[in-house]
Formats: sequence, structure tokens, C-alpha cells
Amino acid sequence: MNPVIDCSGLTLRHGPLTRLDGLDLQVQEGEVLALLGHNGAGKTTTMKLFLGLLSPSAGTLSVLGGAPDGPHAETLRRRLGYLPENVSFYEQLTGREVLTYFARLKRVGRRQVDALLARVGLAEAARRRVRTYSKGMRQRLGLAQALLGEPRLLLLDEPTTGLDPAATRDFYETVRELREGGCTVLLSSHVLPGVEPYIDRALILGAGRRLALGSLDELRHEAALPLTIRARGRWPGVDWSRGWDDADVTPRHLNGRALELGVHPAAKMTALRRLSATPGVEDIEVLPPTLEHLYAHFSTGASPQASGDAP
Ligand SMILES: Nc1ncnc2c1ncn2[C@@H]1O[C@H](COP(=O)(O)OP(=O)(O)OP(=O)(O)O)[C@@H](O)[C@H]1O
Repeated sequence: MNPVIDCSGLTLRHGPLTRLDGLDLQVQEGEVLALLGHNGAGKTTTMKLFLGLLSPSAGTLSVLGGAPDGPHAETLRRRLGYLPENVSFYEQLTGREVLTYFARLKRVGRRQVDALLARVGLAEAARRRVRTYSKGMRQRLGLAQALLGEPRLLLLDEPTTGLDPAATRDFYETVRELREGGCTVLLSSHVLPGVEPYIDRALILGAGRRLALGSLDELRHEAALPLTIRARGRWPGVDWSRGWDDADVTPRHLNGRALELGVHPAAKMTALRRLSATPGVEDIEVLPPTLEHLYAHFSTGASPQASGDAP
């Protein structure tokens, strides 16, 4: 099956500045890819190249079977949904009027408008003016706008910035439903908490370069960061933080009832065996590095073009 996005050596220069530097990436149908990076890393630039709003200086790019900035653009536009970073609407219009307006621009039948408002949870607020909407409601209206025409590829630029945890979760649940329907989703974010369960892979960019690409498991394997093991129990008078002379295990004694170890992945089983054979230990918890740990590792470590392209 052809990838939905396929680029090789994709580069965008702007005068002396290289905004994107030789990106190699393939995204398959139904995949959710997170685009992560500090401010100015190149996330929006990448999305704008995929949308055909910018043309590459070098490299090749195919989106849904063609170059997005060529004659293929017109077909592509109907199969593509985009939620920009700073979405703004006519404040005096109701949510329904806003969506009807965008439906006309996208030449999509009005029938979709009410269905989409219901889908993003705005059915009851559809007749209220946008100026009365909360940040979360505006983002949901933005998502409804991006979903007009039932796109096969959805590009969401910082979709959850400013949303509270419950609204973020609701937003990502909608993304999950879309993915289940076969839609491919690219979402950029620097708000990492909450995103982990909803993505298949993450692309980490830094200064326009690919620093890492892979699923959470692949990134964990590549980073080989220590995992955390927590043991709880009763061990009056015994300091279980002692005796870990293995260089791969760093004990962090929390208190008399809980012990935390930083453990290199290769030493995991040894540490678990020892803990489970220890009298007084009642519970053991293994916490792998989170996406935030991985992001910090790759975006500070100098490992450009590090991981493989396979999904
Ligand atoms: N219109 C522009 N003209 C010139 N340079 C630009 C323009 N827009 C962005 N850049 C530069 O391109 C680089 C990548 O910016 P981009 O907006 O893609 O980053 P980003 O990862 O989306 O950042 P943020 O998280 O702040 O939105 C930065 O160095 C930025 O200053």
C-alpha cells in the first residue's frame, strides 16, 4: 500500500535559514503521528509543506499520491483537513453559521454541518455565538471545520494547547475514532502529557532536523533510558536501598515503606527477581520512560537521523 505521506530529503530554505533540513518520512494510512519539537523546530513548516502552502527547496514529497503544491493540489484539498495553530472565527456568527460558511468554501454539502457539530459535542451550543465559546469549544469547532468533507488526512497543529486535561482527553478520543475509520492524523504538540495512548509513532524535530522517529517502544529501545522500579512493603529497620552494587541500578530510597530504583533495561529482570525474593516486599511497579523523558533525551542529545523509518 502506498504511504499517505512520502518524503525524502525534504528541505526548505528561507534565505540563510534552513527551516527543514533533509526530512525522510513515510506515514501509512490510519497512522497517528505526533510531530514534536521545541519552538522553531520546524513542525509548522513541515505541515505547511504537506499542505502545499510552501514549496520545498530540495527533496521529494508526495501527499495522497501527488505533490501537494502542483496540479494535484485541488484534488488534495478536498481530502485533507487542517486545524491551524491559532484558529480564529467570526465572533458574531454562531457555531453552526461558521461551519456552514466553511462547508461552502470547501464545497461540502450542508448536511454534514449538523452531524459534525454533534460529533465534536457542540450540538447544543450550535446556535450560540462563537464569542460565548470557551477555548475548548473553539478548538472543537476548529476540529469540526477540519473534518468537513471526511478527509483522509488530518493535520492538527498544536490542537490541545490551552485545553484542560478533560478537554484534551475528549479531543484525543475523537482523534482515536477518526483513526479507527482509517483517517491518517498528524498532530504537532509540545503539550506531551495525555498524548501517549493516542499515537502510533512520534517524529522529534530539532532545528529543522529529524532527531528521532519511531513508536514508543522503538524510541525506548533506542534511547535505552533507565526505567523506574518501585517496591512497596514493610521493612522496619532494614535499608533496602543498600546492597545494590550493580552499576545498572541506582537506588533512590523514598521512605521506610517504599523503595525506588533507576534501572537500566538490561538489568530489569535481575532487579525484579531480587525484589520479589525480598521478604517484606508487597508490591512492585515498573514504570518505563514516558514520552516526556524520551522527548527530553532526544531533543537534548545529539543523535540526528537516529532511528529507522519502519512503522
Ligand atoms: N514566515 C517565515 N519566514 C521566515 N522564517 C520563518 C517563517 N516562519 C517560520 N520561520 C522560521 O522557520 C523555523 C521553523 O519554524 P516553525 O514555525 O516551523 O517551527 P515550529 O516547530 O512550528 O515552532 P512553534 O512550536 O513555535 O510553532 C524557525 O526558525 C522560524 O523562525
